[in-house]
Amino acid sequence: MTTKLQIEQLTKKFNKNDGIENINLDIQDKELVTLLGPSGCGKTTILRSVGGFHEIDSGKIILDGQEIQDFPPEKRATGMVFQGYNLWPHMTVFENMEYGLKLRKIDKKKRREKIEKALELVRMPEHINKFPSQLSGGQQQRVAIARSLVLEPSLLLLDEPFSALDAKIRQHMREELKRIQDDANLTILFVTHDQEEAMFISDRIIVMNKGNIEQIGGPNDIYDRPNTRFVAEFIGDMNIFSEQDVTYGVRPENIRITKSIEGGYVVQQMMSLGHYSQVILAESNTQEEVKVFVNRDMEIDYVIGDTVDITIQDKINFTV
Ligand SMILES: Nc1ncnc2c1ncn2[C@@H]1O[C@H](COP(=O)(O)OP(=O)(O)OP(=O)(O)O)[C@@H](O)[C@H]1O
Repeated sequence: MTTKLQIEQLTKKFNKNDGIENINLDIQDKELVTLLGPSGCGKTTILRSVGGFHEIDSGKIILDGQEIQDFPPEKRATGMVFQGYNLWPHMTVFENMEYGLKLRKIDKKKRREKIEKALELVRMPEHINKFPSQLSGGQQQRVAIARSLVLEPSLLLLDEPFSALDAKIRQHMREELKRIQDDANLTILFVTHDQEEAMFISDRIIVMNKGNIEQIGGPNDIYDRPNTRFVAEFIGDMNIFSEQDVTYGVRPENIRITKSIEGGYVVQQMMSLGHYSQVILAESNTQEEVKVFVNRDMEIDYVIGDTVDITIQDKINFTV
């Protein structure tokens, strides 16, 4: 594997000390890496620093072996797609895509060839002469991606590209992005605050909190072995237990329940979630809530108010 992007000790502070500090990360060729974290944790700041839209305070950004931190955006081999699609409304799809190619002095015949190829890739060739207002949100986002791809960036930067789309189309676009990435051999740095989206599309996830990296790993690593309590609670559902000064986490699918008259927990709520059911229990003394996932056919065995015992099958210990 070759390293596509390396970030070393990147710091960018805004007033009041907001921003990012000493960020180190790398992205391998053809990898899709996601920056994931709550609003304000610094994801966009990293992305914009890589794209050249922020002057950084210190650190190195190395793309394809070359330090680019002092280059203006147009001199970097990066393509950026923003949250709003930012298509020019008075230009057709073709004209939107042609603009950057003209700036690069690509001749007319080649421009058309490249535009048609990029539109094929996003499955939009028949919309070439339409204006953005004649396209759906999902279609506009495909054009925005194609507009970026037509310039053949070495690294594609995507900042919450699907957040404005409704749930169904968003899911479809995630699948499409994986296909486009595969077909075009793209390396992608993707920003999202949606943990499900990150789990679905990423080769690796970088979990961020308050301007720092909490953990880097594959989706399953992060889910099964979160290093910190923050990561454990941010990714998926997690119950937190404390016993004699030790705090640990347990996923709802790793708790079994059995009916027991003397049981320490009371069934508070049951909800069917498709192929499984969610049961909310309350600890009899403390009233602390515990979330459990059970097979849907087990749900009929329980009614609200039943007392149960729990068996914990897999604990997650945190370092912090
Ligand atoms: N241009 C700016 N001027 C001042 N402060 C900024 C600027 N851009 C970002 N910040 C601050 O830096 C911090 C990190 O912002 P950033 O946009 O990187 O977060 P984010 O993780 O991308 O959040 P979101 O998911 O809401 O987009 C925030 O506290 C934000 O208010």
